[in-house]
This record gives sequence, C-alpha cells and structure tokens, in this order.
Amino acid sequence: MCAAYGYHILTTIAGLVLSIYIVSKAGYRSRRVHKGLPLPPGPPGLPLIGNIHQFLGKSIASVLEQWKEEYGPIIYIHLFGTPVIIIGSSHVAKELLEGRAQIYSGRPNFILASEAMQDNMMLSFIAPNERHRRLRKLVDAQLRPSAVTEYFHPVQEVEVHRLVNSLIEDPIGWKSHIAKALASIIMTTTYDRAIKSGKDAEQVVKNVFRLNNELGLAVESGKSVVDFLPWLRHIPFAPYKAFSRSYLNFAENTYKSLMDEAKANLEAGNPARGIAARLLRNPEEQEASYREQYWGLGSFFLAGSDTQSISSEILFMALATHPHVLKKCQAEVDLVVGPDRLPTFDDEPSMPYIRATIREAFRWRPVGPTVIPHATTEDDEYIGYYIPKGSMVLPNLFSMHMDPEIFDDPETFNPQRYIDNPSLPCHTFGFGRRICPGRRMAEATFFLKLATVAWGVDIEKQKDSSGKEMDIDTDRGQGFTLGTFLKPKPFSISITSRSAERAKLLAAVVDDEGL
Ligand code: HEM
Repeated sequence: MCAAYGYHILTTIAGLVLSIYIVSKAGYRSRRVHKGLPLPPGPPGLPLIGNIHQFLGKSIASVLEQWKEEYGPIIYIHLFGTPVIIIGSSHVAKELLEGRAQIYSGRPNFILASEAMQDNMMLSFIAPNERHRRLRKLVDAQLRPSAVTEYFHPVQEVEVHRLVNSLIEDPIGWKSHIAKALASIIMTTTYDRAIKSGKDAEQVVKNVFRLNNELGLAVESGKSVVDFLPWLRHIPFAPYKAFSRSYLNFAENTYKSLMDEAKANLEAGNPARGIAARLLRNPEEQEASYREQYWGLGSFFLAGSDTQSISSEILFMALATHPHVLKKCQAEVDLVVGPDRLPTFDDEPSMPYIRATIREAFRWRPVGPTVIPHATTEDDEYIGYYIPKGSMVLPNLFSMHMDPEIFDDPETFNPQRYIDNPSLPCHTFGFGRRICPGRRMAEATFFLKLATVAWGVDIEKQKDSSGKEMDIDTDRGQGFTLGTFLKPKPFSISITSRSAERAKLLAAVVDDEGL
C-alpha cells in the first residue's frame, strides 16, 4: 500500500514538472466562448494548472459545496486545461445526466485507473464503446429484477440471518460481520463460493480493500496527472507504470481465478446456481469473450462489496444516534411480523418505514458524494452556457441531498420525509445510463438487513466505564474521512438481542440453514 502510494506521488510530481513545461509551450486554455456562448460561472483558476490547487489539503466535497453557494448549480473549472463541469442541483442533474444521457454518459479519460491499471476492462471506468455495451448488457441481464428475486433472495436471507446472529453472539466484531456477510452474498451469488471460515473472509475482504483502495488513489480528481496530460504515458519509465502493472496483474489474477474456480466446480458436476455458472453453461449465448466475462463479474466484486459495507456502517451509525427511528422500525416490524417468525422479502410492501429509513440513510451520508465522474461525448448548450465535448462532469451529491429548497431541515436524519413525499430525490446510485446496475440487489439486501436487525436487536451508543454514553460524531466533515468513499471514522456501539426468545429462534433458523 505504502509503496503504491509512493509511486503515485512520484508520478504526480514528475507529471507536474513536465506539465508546466508542456503547457507553457502550448499556452493554456482561457475561459473559452463558443459561438458567442459563455462557459458556466466558476472560480478563477491559475494559468496552466487551472483550479487544481484549490483542492489541495481539502475535502473535495466541501470545496464543491462552497462553490455551489457562490456560483450556483452549474460550475465550470479546468484542471490542466481539461474542462470540468460541476453539477450541484437535482434539477440540473436530471436534465443533463438523464434527459441528455446520449451526451452525458461518457467517462473521463482515466488513463491511470482504466487504461494502465485495468487494461480498459472494468465496466465502471470505460467510455460508452462496444465493450461497455457488451459488459453492461451482461451485467444488467444478471442483475435484472426477476434474477434478483430468483437467485439473490435465498442467498441474502441466509447471509442476513447469519449476520444478525453473529451481531448477537459477538457484538464487538459488528463491522467485520457486516463486511463478511456482504462479501459472502457477492461471492455466493456470483461464483457459488460462500465464505465459510474467518480466514477465508479475511482474505476476500483484504483483496476487495486492496482493489478498491489503490484504485481510489488513482481516481480522486486531480491526483492522476497522466489523466490530464495523456502524452505522459509515452514516457517509458514513468513511475506510475510499475504501480499500475502490479495492480493489473493482481486484479487480472483475482478475477480470472474466481471464474476458473467456478468453471472447475461446474465441470466437476457440483451444484451451481451462481452467475458465473449460468454464463459458462451457455457459452454460445454470450457476446462477451471469456476475459470480458471474468472482468464483468469482477465489477460486482469491486463495486458491490465496500459500497455496501460502508453504507451499512452509516446505517448503524444513524440508528445508534437516532433511537426514535430504530423504535419506529421495530414497531413496524413487530406489527407486520410479530415475535414468532423472521421477516421475509414478502413483508417488504407492508414496511414503508423500513424502506424510508434505508433511503434516508443513502441520502444523509452518500457513500460516494461525487459518484463516478461522467464525461460529455459532444459539445452541448445548456441554459445559455457552452458545455465543451470531453468535459469531466462531477455530480455533487452533498449539495443535491442537502438542498434546503427540496429537503426540510436537510442535515437531520428523518426517514419520515420519504413517507410524506416519496418522490423526493436520492442520487446515491448515480444517474442515467451509468446508474448503478447493482442497486436492486443492494436495496434488497438493505431491506432484509434492516428488517431483521429491527426484529432481533437493539442498537445504542456504547457506554463508558462510568455508564456515560460515548459520543458518535455524525458530522459529515468531522465524523467521516473522504477518500475513495465517505467512510465513518471509528465509532463504538452496543448491540444486544431484544429478547432471549428472539435470539433462540434466530439461532435455530441459522442452525437449520447450515453453513
Ligand atoms: C450501497 C451499495 C451501492 C452503491 C451506493 C453504489 C453506487 C454506485 C454509483 C454511484 C455508481 C456510478 C453511477 C454513475 O456513474 O452515475 C455505480 C456504478 C456501478 N455499480 Fe454500484 N453501488 C452499490 C452496489 C453495487 C452492487 C451490489 C453492484 C453489483 C453487484 C454494483 C455494481 C456497479 C457497476 C458494475 C457499476 C458501473 C456501471 C457503469 O459504469 O456502467 N454496485 N454504483
């Protein structure tokens, strides 16, 4: 990790020096006017580097929020001459990212994160080209609503039961139980490979962490100079190359060996219902090559694990700090389910408050406050402004989700707002043609998880040795770190079973379901 970061810094410094030389030769782009149209407003930048220095040492999200206050919901800046459009309102996001999806569904030129580190194989990072079409088709087909119900629900039920049982048996380890359960859902539904032992879980969670974390370093806006100065890739010993080669080998081996294992399992005649097995059983129906298939499934592993476990930590934080919300969830579950059975997916339509609580947690502290940047594939004009082709488009979810004109008292965690007005927006899963294809699967897991948690346990702030409640800082600046994801800083909670009878019933179900 440290070595990877070191390479990254070296790459950045080398890039900066070279960029100043090249850009000074070429002349930097000033605030352009095209066919008489101005660019959107924005903070003035410096010659050559643009606005990059304004992010140094600050959280990107807080800088963007401050700019929204000053310049409004659509802002223009540039980073080394690459135009960047920042969107700070739901209305503008819907008009552009959804209404004009044919122009706004590109991805920036992620030379480090996509080309060098992933050989342009990872769905989330590639431009809307033929490969993207094949991979998105494969992923959408496997995550369609009927597949989620048929293949995912049985696995989600078993894993959620095991999770809540582990929370009762070992409350201190709550975070690792969550990470393990969510990784296991992905591994079982994708590769028929449930995580059984603690050691197995540790290895999978470690792999996911490495894949996400190193990629995060490369994606954070403005950190990868080669993305803004593509000619740097022609320098033979550019230091980022060693780092990216090592990442690519690791990712390729991880995704390929998971698929190869699923293939061997199938060939051995073992029962297999996972996505890999479904693809492998019907090779003639697949447009995507074998390599594309294992990278396509790798996108579940990469995009579906940390996003869900960090969002779960946020949900638990919200429950521990808003006891009246947990009480209302418990009252709803008790009314619909009662004490003598566990919640099921069939209960979902009768549990609007549970659904609203999940949506509110996604709104309140979105795990990716700038989602994955989009890019424009054509020049465009919007409300009298010129939007250049090739702009990076950065949705600023904090400004959208905390807009006082849309949300009453937006900083307050209040699920009731989605009951009173179900059409209130929540953009945590992104936009338009690039919207998260795993959202239905994630929402299903979150429904059953919260319903079963509310059925089975109480979550409260932890008390210290003198019996005083320990503070949990929920402030999105102070209480969180923002790297690849918005992640709560460590906090302690107390988890206890609601009654001995419920704990016994749950343990018996887990026992029945086996490992
Ligand atoms: C709480 C859970 C999750 C959150 C908050 C989340 C959020 C996101 C966001 C914000 C994007 C980018 C959208 C955009 O560019 O507009 C995305 C893309 C993606 N997500 Fe998720 N995600 C979650 C779970 C999952 C799961 C469970 C899977 C798969 C099983 C998944 C697979 C993907 C893939 C493959 C993409 C790339 C789509 C593309 O670029 O065309 N995600 N996700």
